[in-house]
Amino acid sequence: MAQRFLVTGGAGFVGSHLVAALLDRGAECVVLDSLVLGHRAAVLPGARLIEGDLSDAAVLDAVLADGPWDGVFHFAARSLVGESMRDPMRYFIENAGNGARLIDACIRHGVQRFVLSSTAALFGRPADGPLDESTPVEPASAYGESKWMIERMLAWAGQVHGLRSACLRYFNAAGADPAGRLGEDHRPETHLIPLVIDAALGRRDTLDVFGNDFDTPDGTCIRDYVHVADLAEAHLRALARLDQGSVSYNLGTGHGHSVMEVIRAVERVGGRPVPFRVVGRRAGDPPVLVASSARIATETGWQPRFTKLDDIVATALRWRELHPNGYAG
Ligand SMILES: NC(=O)c1ccc[n+]([C@@H]2O[C@H](COP(=O)([O-])OP(=O)(O)OC[C@H]3O[C@@H](n4cnc5c(N)ncnc54)[C@H](O)[C@@H]3O)[C@@H](O)[C@H]2O)c1
Ligand SMILES: O=c1ccn([C@@H]2O[C@H](COP(=O)(O)OP(=O)(O)O[C@H]3O[C@H](CO)[C@@H](O)[C@H](O)[C@H]3O)[C@@H](O)[C@H]2O)c(=O)[nH]1
Repeated sequence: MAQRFLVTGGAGFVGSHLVAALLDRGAECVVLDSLVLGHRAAVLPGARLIEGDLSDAAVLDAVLADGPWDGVFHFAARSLVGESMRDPMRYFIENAGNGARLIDACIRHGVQRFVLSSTAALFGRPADGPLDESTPVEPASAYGESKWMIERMLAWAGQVHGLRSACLRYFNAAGADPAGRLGEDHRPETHLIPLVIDAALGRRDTLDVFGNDFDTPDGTCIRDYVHVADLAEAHLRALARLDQGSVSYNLGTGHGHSVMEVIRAVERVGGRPVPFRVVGRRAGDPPVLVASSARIATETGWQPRFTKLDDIVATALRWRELHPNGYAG
C-alpha cells in the first residue's frame, strides 16, 4: 500500500516542493493549508487539499482522525523576522500555539513520525563560520524563538509519548522545482533571490541592498542558499532516519554567497543587468549565516545536488519568466 502523509502548509513555497517529491515517489499526500499565505495552484493535482486553519481544533481533529498516517510534515507558519519583531505575540500564538495543538492532535491520533520546518533563525547572531548542531541556540527574533519553542515541545512529546521528530533547520530556501511545476510566490515577497529576479525582469524599479558596511569581503550579508528540491530530499531522508530515533539537522550547502554575488549571478544567468541601490541595514540581519550539514550527510547520506548559486538561480529564473505573476497566472 502507498505511504500516506499529512503536510501542513503544503500550499506554500517549501511545502509544495515536498509534496511534489512525495507524489513523485508514489506516496499519498493530504495538504492542510488555510491558504492565508499559500496558493491552491501550488498543490499538485495528485494531492488532496483541505482548506483549514491549524487554530481550528475541530478541523485538526477531523483531519488527524482520518489516519493512519506514515508521518506528518509541519510547514505551516509565519516566517518573517521583521514582522515577528513588530508583533511577537502573533508568532507565539500562531507558530508556537498552533504547533502545540498539532503535536497534541498527533499524539492523540497515534502519529509516530513528525518532521518540523525549523530555521537558521534559532542561531541569532553567531560568530562567522559554518554553524553545526552544537552551535548555541540563541534566537535574535520572536520568529526564531517560536520555532525553538516547537522544537522543545517535540523533545517533550518524544520523552513522554514516544513521538519521534526531525527538526530541520533550513538556511535560505531558494530555487524552484527543476521540472518547472512549482516556484516561489510569497506575498509580499521579501526574499532576496525572487526580488533580484524581478528587478532583472523589469518588474521592480530597483533592488534595495540592505547595507554594504558589514564585516564581509564585499560588505554585504552572506547567506547559504539551499535549493528547495534538496530540502525536499532531506525531509525524506530525515523521515527514514526516525526509525533510529529523533534528530535535529542544519540544512544548507555549506557555501555562503553575498547579496552582491546573488545580484551578479542573476545578471550572468539572466543576461540582463540588475538595477540596485544600497540602503541602510535591515534590523536584525546577522552578517554571515552558513550551515554545516555534516551531521545529516553522515547519518543519512544527504548531499545537496544544487551546489552552484548559478544553478539555483537558473531554476528560480526559469519559473518566474514563465509565471511573471506567480501562481496568479
Ligand atoms: N523560506 C525559507 O527560506 C525558510 C527558511 C527557514 C525555515 N523556513 C520555514 O519553512 C516553512 C515554510 O516556509 P515557506 O517559505 O514555504 O513559507 P510559505 O509562507 O510559502 O508557506 C507557509 C504555508 O503555511 C500556510 N499557513 C500559515 N499559517 C497557517 C495556519 N495557521 N493554518 C494552516 N495553514 C497555514 C500558508 O498558507 C502557506 O501555504 C515555514 O515554517 C518557515 O518558517 C522557511
Ligand atoms: O530586498 C532585499 C531582501 C534581502 N536582502 C538581504 O538578502 C539576504 C537574505 O534575505 P532574505 O531573503 O530576506 O532571507 P533571510 O532574512 O536570511 O531569512 C530567510 O532565511 C532564514 C534562515 O536563514 C529563515 O529563517 C527565514 O524564514 C527566511 O526568510 C539578507 O542579508 C538581507 O539583508 C537585501 O539586501 N535586499
